[in-house]
Amino acid sequence: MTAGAALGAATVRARVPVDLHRAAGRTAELVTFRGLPDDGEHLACLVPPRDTRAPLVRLHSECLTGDVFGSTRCDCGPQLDEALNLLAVHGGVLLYLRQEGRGIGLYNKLDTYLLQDRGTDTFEANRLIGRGADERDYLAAAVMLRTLGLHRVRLLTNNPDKVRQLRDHGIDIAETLPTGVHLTPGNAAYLEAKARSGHHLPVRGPETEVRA
Ligand SMILES: Nc1nc2c(ncn2[C@@H]2O[C@H](COP(=O)(O)OP(=O)(O)OP(=O)(O)O)[C@@H](O)[C@H]2O)c(=O)[nH]1
Ligand SMILES: [Zn+2]
Repeated sequence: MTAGAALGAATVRARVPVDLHRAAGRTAELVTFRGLPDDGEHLACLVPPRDTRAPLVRLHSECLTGDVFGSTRCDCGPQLDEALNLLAVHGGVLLYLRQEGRGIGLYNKLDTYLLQDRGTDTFEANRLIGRGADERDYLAAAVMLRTLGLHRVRLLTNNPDKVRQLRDHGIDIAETLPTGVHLTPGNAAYLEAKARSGHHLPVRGPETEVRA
């Protein structure tokens, strides 16, 4: 059995050109899929130029509070901007994964904020409401990449679990590029908890260097 068969198959449902203000006004292709393993409405955002060798790829997990409302409790909003800015320069793909709250959903995440305000860290707060510390899996992401014909990528992340899981699903990670550290007074505890949980948090940033 090939890795592709083991992963299951999906197909491209539509490719929709959209001008993205947050990617320096570049026209990106938003790609929707049929047959993803978890039936989620995950989205691929393809920004030109197309690198056929090992494109820059960012797996971004949905964070409504950070991505849309600009909450400074986490670093998701600045990370999304950082990724889109890099893609505007170098081209590549952002997968917008509907994994709100590391997979526990928006309402549950907001409940954990109340626990965090009393001193519990972000991962422990998930456990206190009976959920996993991080419930995300990246099978759908791997299937999306393969469906787009992307088998070898340069991955923008500080999260070793993303690298490990994509490799396990047959994606060749040619290089891992760190995301910047987007420290604010409001997210210091959040970043410290990520570092304790195994994220590689580089001391450089906020801009990441990407070789052409
Ligand atoms: N449960 C929970 N989820 C959170 C919290 N803050 C942000 N998130 C979610 O965390 C996810 C982003 O994950 P992070 O751990 O910040 O970063 P990452 O994507 O694993 O790692 P990088 O690739 O290095 O950015 C998004 O789905 C957010 O909704 C929180 O306090 N509790
Ligand atoms: Zn966030």
